[in-house]
Amino acid sequence: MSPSDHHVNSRIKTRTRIKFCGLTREQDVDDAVAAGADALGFVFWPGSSRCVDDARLAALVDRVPAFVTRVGLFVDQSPELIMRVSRYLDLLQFHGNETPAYCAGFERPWVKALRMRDGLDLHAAAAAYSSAQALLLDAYRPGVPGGTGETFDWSRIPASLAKPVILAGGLTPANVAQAIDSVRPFAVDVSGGVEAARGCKAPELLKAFAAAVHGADGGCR
Ligand SMILES: O=C(O)c1ccccc1N[C@@H]1O[C@H](COP(=O)(O)O)[C@@H](O)[C@H]1O
Repeated sequence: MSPSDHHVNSRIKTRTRIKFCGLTREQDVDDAVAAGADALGFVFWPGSSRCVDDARLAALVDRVPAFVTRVGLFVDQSPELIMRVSRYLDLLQFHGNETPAYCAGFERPWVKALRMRDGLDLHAAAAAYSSAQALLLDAYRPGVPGGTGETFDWSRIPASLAKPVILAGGLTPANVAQAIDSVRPFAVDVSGGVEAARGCKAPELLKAFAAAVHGADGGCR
């Protein structure tokens, strides 16, 4: 494969963006921003131990400075909830079985998370979710909508895709450089790999993750 055949994201000569997801505590927001986060994710799915409510969200986003993207993560949730919290958010991340029309219906920037189940056609998904800002690719475990802490076979991601890729699923400070070398994603997204306990980020892991990303980018920051 020549460099020009590689994944569409590799043609965007830029640093790899970093999203830290599943923040629940003010200190974690401060630590994630200090580590160099481009985006912070807040989970609204009640099945997650990382789930936040409106009051928690308001307190957390209050710590987020300009130019750091505030992302809300939803799993097949009601339009009422999404509309209510979206005033605190810059971007919506849909992690369930939401249709393209549903995702686009909020008239806000959004990304679609896809779990890499067998047979998933990423080209077809990119065409279907054509108004998404990116596709977030996560590991597939039956019955679990995401946040599994598991990786998937990164070679399944096509060399060329019509949407920017946000790579997720089991990333850690130890494997993210290899993931970037392999996939050349636009961004990487991590939750469990930077936690000391579920929902509690560890500052040293946040820093180590960001350092590994910067290292993989060749020191470009
Ligand atoms: O974090 C959760 O609890 C969660 C719940 C439901 C859907 C997605 C969830 N998290 C997202 O899953 C990926 C991968 O997470 P991990 O790094 O493997 O722990 C990431 O986008 C999380 O934000």
